[in-house]
Amino acid sequence: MTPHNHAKAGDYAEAVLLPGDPLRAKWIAETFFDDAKLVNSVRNCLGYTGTWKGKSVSVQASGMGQPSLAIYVHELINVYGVKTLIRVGTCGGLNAKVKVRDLILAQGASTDSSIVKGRFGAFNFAPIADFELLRSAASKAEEKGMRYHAGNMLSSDIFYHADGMAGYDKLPEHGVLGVEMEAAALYTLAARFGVKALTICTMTDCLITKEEIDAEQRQTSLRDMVEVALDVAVEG
Ligand SMILES: O=P(O)(O)O[C@H]1O[C@H](CO)[C@@H](O)[C@H]1O
Ligand SMILES: O=c1cc[nH]c(=O)[nH]1
Repeated sequence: MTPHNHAKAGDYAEAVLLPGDPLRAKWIAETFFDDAKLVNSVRNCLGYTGTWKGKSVSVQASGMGQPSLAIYVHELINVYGVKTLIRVGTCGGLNAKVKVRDLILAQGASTDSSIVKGRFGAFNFAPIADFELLRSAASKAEEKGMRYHAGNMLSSDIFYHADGMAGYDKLPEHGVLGVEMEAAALYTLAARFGVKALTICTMTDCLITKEEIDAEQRQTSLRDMVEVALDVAVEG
């Protein structure tokens, strides 16, 4: 047990899905898992373990932002022995070719966060996804006929940028596809502790075209994304 998690040893499966939102964690457990069991409710940052297609799998909310995610992920790896972490998030779009409802598979994660920058001194570390998880997610999205893009994500510490699009500086011009708030810290911790990680996001609002997802589309899209993530989690 930790200050943030009252699950016992063995309560988590080796593979864990990581939504930012605790209510998305509850929805995933109640909608997709067989035999879902609540394993953590400290701060209402809910965690569940159950089965998907007969195999054990967990979901744990990460909260919003890299500091919050880093706490849960550090503990999942080092206290609970988790080996595969798949973030299932929402993101903003930074490229007009990415349409709302499209998946972004974050092959890499650029960041403005000192959590990553602060650790590497003169070097710009490049946080990247596990290749096997990335390849598997791409082929499963393809099999389901889903639109997806694999590429660079921005993990920002800032949701409300005082400088508007100028706050994103040159990133969209360099192919960055979307913006969310957690992937870079997830990938950096996974690299440090030798485990596998991937971030899959549904694009919900495009900062370039101003297109936004509606409530019904949001639910369907999240459902498709979670099915891909669960298949990757249990099948690799
Ligand atoms: O939908 P989630 O997974 O929370 O992800 C995105 O939504 C939150 C901001 O609204 C941030 O956590 C961002 O990364
Ligand atoms: O972090 C996020 C998530 C969704 N939409 C955004 O613009 N940013």
